[in-house]
Amino acid sequence: MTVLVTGGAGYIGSHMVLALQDAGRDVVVVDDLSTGLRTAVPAAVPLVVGCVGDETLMGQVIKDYHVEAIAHFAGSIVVPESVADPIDYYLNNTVRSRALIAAAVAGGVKRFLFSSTAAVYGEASSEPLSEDAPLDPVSPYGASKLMTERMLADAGVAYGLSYGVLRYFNVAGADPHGRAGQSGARATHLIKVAAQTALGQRGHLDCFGEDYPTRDGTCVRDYIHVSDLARAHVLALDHLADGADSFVANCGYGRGASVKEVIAAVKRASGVDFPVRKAPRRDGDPASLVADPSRIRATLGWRAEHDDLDAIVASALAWEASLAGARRAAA
Ligand SMILES: NC(=O)c1ccc[n+]([C@@H]2O[C@H](COP(=O)([O-])OP(=O)(O)OC[C@H]3O[C@@H](n4cnc5c(N)ncnc54)[C@H](O)[C@@H]3O)[C@@H](O)[C@H]2O)c1
Ligand SMILES: O=c1ccn([C@@H]2O[C@H](COP(=O)(O)OP(=O)(O)O[C@H]3O[C@H](CO)[C@@H](O)[C@H](O)[C@H]3O)[C@@H](O)[C@H]2O)c(=O)[nH]1
Repeated sequence: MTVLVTGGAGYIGSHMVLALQDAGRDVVVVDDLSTGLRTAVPAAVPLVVGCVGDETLMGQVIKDYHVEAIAHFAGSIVVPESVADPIDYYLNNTVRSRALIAAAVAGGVKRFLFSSTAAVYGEASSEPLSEDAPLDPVSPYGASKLMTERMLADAGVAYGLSYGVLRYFNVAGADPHGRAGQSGARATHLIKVAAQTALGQRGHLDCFGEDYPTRDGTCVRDYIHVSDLARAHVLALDHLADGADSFVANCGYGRGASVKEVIAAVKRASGVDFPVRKAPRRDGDPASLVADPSRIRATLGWRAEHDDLDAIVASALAWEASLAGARRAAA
């Protein structure tokens, strides 16, 4: 069985490629390299540079590589960017996913995993959030993902496509063996930006909003280690291959950390007391998002191996330092 990993040159997709390789699976990657890097794809894995919205190309890849399952990570991911340019997010995340789903159905692909997000819930109506909580995104990013979830549900009924929708909470950290991490130069994620600041690559860190209704006024998120997340996907593919029903599952640990707590963890791990500036709220940010992970545990038998904020931060710092070292060596 060959697994097509879209977005496999990106942060989470590259960890999925490693997890599949570690499990002895055949993999092909499609990525347009808009934010991903060619070097993130291991040399032994074929990389087709192209857009998932190109239905003809996707059909050809499915045929050429005998693709039986797709793990669809490709997409645009920055919440405030989606508020500023919603049409672009509906194009890249919704319209282009439609083309990929159409090619999957036409090409006889049996299983489909989709990278969805906690952003489909909007402002949390309860905590922790179960999959049955109301779906009411407060950003175009969340809405663009929810539309794709809906397309998959309808395609499942109409064409018998088996799917797993994985709603990620905040993904962070790097491969414990140092093979991959978050490399994109324009990354905006809190832990990545804090690690860069600790290493002196940025002068300060902005703390976006300190007046949220949370324990210390800053936003709370459920940070999940990227390798735990990738392993959940491998389990999900096996689950569907065993003939199980399609499913939707939250991916998180069930515990939240505030922005201030994350900053403290990065300062602790790095030993650097970098400057933090109070900044206005960022558009599209819900106050708190914490997962109820009961369903993914029960459905896939998934257990966290890296549920420790300090360890997550340490792996992100180690990856950031290795990127800096590689840049120095190349200069
Ligand atoms: N990082 C998180 O915390 C998080 C949380 C929830 C959901 N997600 C979802 O996980 C997926 C992966 O996110 P990531 O953090 O690895 O981001 P990323 O930007 O590192 O990876 C996305 C990859 O997709 C590629 N890509 C984008 N549009 C494409 C297109 N039209 N055709 C082909 N390739 C395309 C990019 O070049 C990149 O390699 C996304 O769908 C994102 O919405 C991420
Ligand atoms: O320099 C920074 C960066 C972030 N934050 C705050 O940190 C929190 C987390 O932000 P970030 O790391 O950018 O993640 P989110 O905006 O929560 O979004 C991530 O997590 C979502 C799931 O919760 C995914 O859907 C998105 O794709 C992914 O980018 C938010 O309150 C931000 O306002 C700061 O204060 N300063």
